Amino acid sequence: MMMGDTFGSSFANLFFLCATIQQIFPNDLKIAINEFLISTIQQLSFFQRFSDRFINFFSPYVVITFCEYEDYRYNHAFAAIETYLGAKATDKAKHLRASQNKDSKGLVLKRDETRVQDEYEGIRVWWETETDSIGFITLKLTFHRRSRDIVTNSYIKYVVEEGKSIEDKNKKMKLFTNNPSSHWGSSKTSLWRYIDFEHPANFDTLALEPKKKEEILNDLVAFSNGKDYYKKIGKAWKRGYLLYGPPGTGKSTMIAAMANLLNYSIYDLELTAIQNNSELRKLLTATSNKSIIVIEDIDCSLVLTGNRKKKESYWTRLRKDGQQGEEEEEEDKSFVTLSGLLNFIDGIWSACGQERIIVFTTNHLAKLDPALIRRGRMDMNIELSYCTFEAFKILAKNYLDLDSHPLFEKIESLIKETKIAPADVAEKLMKKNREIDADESLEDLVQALERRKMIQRDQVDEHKDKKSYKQLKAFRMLF
Ligand SMILES: Nc1ncnc2c1ncn2[C@@H]1O[C@H](COP(=O)(O)OP(=O)(O)OP(=O)(O)O)[C@@H](O)[C@H]1O
Ligand SMILES: [Mg+2]
Repeated sequence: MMMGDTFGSSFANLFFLCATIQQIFPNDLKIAINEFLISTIQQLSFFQRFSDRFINFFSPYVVITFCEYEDYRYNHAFAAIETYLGAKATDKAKHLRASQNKDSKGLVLKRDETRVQDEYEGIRVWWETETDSIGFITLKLTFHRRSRDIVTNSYIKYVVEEGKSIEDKNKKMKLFTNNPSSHWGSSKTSLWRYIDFEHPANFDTLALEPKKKEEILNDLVAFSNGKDYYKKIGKAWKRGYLLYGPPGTGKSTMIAAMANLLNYSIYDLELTAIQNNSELRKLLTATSNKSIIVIEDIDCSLVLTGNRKKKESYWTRLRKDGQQGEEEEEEDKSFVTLSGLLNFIDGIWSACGQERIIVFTTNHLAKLDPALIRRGRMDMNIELSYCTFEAFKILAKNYLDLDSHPLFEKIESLIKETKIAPADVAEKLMKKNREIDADESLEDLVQALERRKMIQRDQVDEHKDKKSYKQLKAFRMLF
């Protein structure tokens, strides 16, 4: 490489000399000198080619180049390698460049140096950045020829994958929702529209039995690290979760926590805005990897369940908050069928994209067709139920910063006997004005629990009365 540089500069000097000669010498002399110089250039270029081959033949080093553009197309491996090298060098580099583009979460630091040395499985490699006269960048990887197998078989793959995973971590998450299919025709409207997803929910603040929480967390982490495993067992890299339970028990909050944990974008699929199964497939093929596809209130969305009344989803409300003034067209019927949805999950689903999670939520598990929730489709059925004392303690810590309090004992016994959703508990614990202290919030909660306990006891009594009246009637009819 050094030889190349030296000859490059001597050529430039010779050409410069030719140009100067053109201006200062008489014609005959000009021709003679030029001929001499041209033959020198030819000899030098022959010598350079020969010497390059000679050096390459004897040099123990191999060079692989990665161009920014290959056949006029952007080379995505190049971007991943750049990111990897950037991250690699920023630890030690003294000169860094900081930038932020619209898709990255925060500032991205990149090295401002052209050479980086790297080590991998005991071998050493060198990366060099070269920029040509029109600004295209080439990355050159140099290594000893005895490391050829490691570099070509695993090092390059490792660098590209590491780079991509760093890119994914830096990427802003997005919340997508499907545009009504009647709008798809116009060139400006794409199938999905999105806003940046910035939800603070996480598994630490989620009020849930610690054991259950750990089980879900482990499952998600194993899934996201399971690329090789899924490949080995010959299964598409996807996972289905069914979240069921009464309103306000944290189903939507859990989806947000999942997205934040894995850094996945969310696709909130509104089945009522599409006409048929083929539109469903189109939507699926337009989703990206590393995403969570959510169908909320699945029992209200499918034609087979009979109830097609649209319930505005949590995500629609969230998106509306972030995108005011956007027109929303609601269609009150859907012709997506159960078999279409099953194909969406199993058929074409398996063949397009990977690392995807599908989540269904429902308030009424019993209303769902068993085919939809059988094992293999929905890999995990998660019940989110009324608030337990364990869950309350997490909420008390989140909202009031309390680990214990004299009222905790009373709350524990009341919570055992009462059905209250975590959303209602959270509402009581939330300080509406800064003056209200923790004691007042907890008192408020105790009163709410006592009221609820009484109402629920009355409802049980009424139910029992009705039951015994029916039994009495049946008894009278018999005799
Ligand atoms: N398990 C929980 N942990 C922490 N906060 C919760 C939990 N459940 C509910 N909340 C609080 O209550 C609010 C409403 O909860 P969320 O929207 O997740 O309920 P949901 O189960 O999706 O209800 P729905 O069935 O009506 O859609 C959340 O914004 C959150 O603040
Ligand atoms: Mg919800």
